[in-house]
Amino acid sequence: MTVKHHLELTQVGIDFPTPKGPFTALTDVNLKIQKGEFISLIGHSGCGKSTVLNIIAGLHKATKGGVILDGHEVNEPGPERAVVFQNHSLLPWLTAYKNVELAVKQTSKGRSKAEMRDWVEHNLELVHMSHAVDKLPAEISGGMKQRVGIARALAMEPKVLLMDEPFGALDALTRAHLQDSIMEIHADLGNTVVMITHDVDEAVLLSDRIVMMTNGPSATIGEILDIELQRPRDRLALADNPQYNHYRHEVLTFLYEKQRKVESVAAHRKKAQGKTKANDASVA
Ligand SMILES: Nc1ncnc2c1ncn2[C@@H]1O[C@H](COP(=O)(O)OP(=O)(O)OP(=O)(O)O)[C@@H](O)[C@H]1O
Repeated sequence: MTVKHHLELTQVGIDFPTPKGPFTALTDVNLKIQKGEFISLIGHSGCGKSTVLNIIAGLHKATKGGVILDGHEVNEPGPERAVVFQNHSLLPWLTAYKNVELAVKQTSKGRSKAEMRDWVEHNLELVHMSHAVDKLPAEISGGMKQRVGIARALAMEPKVLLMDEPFGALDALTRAHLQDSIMEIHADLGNTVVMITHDVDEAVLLSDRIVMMTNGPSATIGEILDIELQRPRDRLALADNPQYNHYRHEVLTFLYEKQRKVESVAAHRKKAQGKTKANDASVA
């Protein structure tokens, strides 16, 4: 029997048109994700993490290959794939409550007024924001705005939660609190999460698997690391856990040793090609 995957990226590639001609940002990205998995995408700046996420979200169309979610090809954005961006993207003229309600209204589930109120409040409660339902985005902190953004995404009951550096703009303490909230929510709801991060500790703490991307152009998946740490995970206890430190080391080695080597080999090759061309030219 063949295992049916929940979310599947097959041979995904994308060329962006640029004034100098097509730019191949991604090539041959293959990834099979099970329902309920927490996946982190990590890689150097500009390697193509957001592009992968945007293709899953349906915001970009792959030039090659494609994405299948529960047997259906992804061609456009849809409420079953909710996105949380680094900068909350709340509507500034709506309260926390109204921001979440607006997103729920876009999902075609018919809810009575009372059911809607319960559902919006429940999701704000999940992210510990019950005390600020009537506040406007300008009246709450960055971390609180991000919580509302997560509540808004969760309230849409997405099959997949896509998060693009959701805690990137937050201070370390707020970030730690939100990571804990995300772990609790993930344990409760069991939704599939694909999250981009630049933070190695965050990736190891939260993930079931860390997908490490090679540098672009033509970026692809370099390695995938399974994180077999028991849940629930406690950041303080993990600090002294040898397995945790081994995973951190693996990711750091990929990013700062293996990728550097690949880059320097590519640079040497380019230089050598340049010399050959120059020699050819002088012969000619
Ligand atoms: N619309 C576009 N047109 C042309 N090039 C693009 C476009 N979008 C992205 N790129 C290029 O594709 C590559 C991957 O970009 P992407 O934003 O996915 O990287 P990233 O890994 O998310 O970067 P960061 O970590 O800095 O956010 C980059 O070289 C970027 O310049």
